[in-house]
Amino acid sequence: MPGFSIPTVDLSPFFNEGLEDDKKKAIEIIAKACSDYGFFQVVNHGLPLSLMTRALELSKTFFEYPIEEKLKSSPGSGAPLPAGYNRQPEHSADKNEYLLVFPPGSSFNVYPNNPPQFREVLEDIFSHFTKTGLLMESILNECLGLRSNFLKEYNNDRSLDFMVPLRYFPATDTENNGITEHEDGNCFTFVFQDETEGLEVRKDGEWIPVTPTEGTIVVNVSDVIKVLSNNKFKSATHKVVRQAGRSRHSYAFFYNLAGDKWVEPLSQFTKEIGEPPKYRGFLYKEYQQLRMRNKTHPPSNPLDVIHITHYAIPHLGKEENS
Ligand SMILES: O=C(O)CCC(=O)C(=O)O
Ligand SMILES: [Fe+2]
Repeated sequence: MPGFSIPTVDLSPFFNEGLEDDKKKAIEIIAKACSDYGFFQVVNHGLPLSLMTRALELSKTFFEYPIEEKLKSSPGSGAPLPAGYNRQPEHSADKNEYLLVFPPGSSFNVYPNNPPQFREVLEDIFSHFTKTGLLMESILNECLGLRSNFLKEYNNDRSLDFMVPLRYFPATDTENNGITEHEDGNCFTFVFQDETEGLEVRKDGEWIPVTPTEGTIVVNVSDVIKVLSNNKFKSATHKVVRQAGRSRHSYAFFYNLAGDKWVEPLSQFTKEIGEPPKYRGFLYKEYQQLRMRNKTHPPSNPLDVIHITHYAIPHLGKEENS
């Protein structure tokens, strides 16, 4: 789409002392990207390239194993999301398989035994994602002009963050849907991808491809931040399109929120500036459960799929929550 491209921001000023002007510039670009797109990319983000490359190599090896081997790490019960190896059911429009992991040490995790180094690399990359997540949270806190550490104190439980290495199957002659268009329900998401194109983000009704660049992480603002900011920041609609003749591999890391947290537009974006709230408050757990239900019991009418608009307050018939 001419004129549109997802901005890329260098995070190195945040890892070095004294580069206040560079930090300020980066924060301005991120704030603008969050209100224009809800999507941007980052480089010098703290994840070593060698670790990202290794993680992709190992997940490719894992997903190439026969299904019996992969099913050895199929999910146990009891976790809020099914940790372990999962393949989308045959009837699903989404054509991918994935391995869901919670933080290292979580009792929900079911790690594969093979390839042998996979678990260690998954734990290592998870810890790096968490550190970069904490940094990103503080950057978004500043972009929103919130009191220092507000988001960190509000979202102070990292135990339900989760990560998924994914494999999308090659497209067939008749269909190429990898993940149906959606918004993420969490706070924000990090994605890195192999060289196979597929991720697309919607901006003003157009689909913009997020072209893979080695070492780059895509950052996607999600529904919780959108609601807290009363729509100042977007939670962009995105999807994955499959390519013919090749699988696509990616890693997605979901910086989450504890289920008992109350989510509602903050007074800074409502009362204090004379704006009505665009959402009623809700318990995050309830929203997560409704989203899970979309997957386990897909409604026959796509219009009945629950999105964040479920909590939207209509104002004088003006729909501002698209
Ligand atoms: O694999 C990707 O590039 C994106 C994955 C995604 O959007 C998701 O899992 O929510
Ligand atoms: Fe997503």
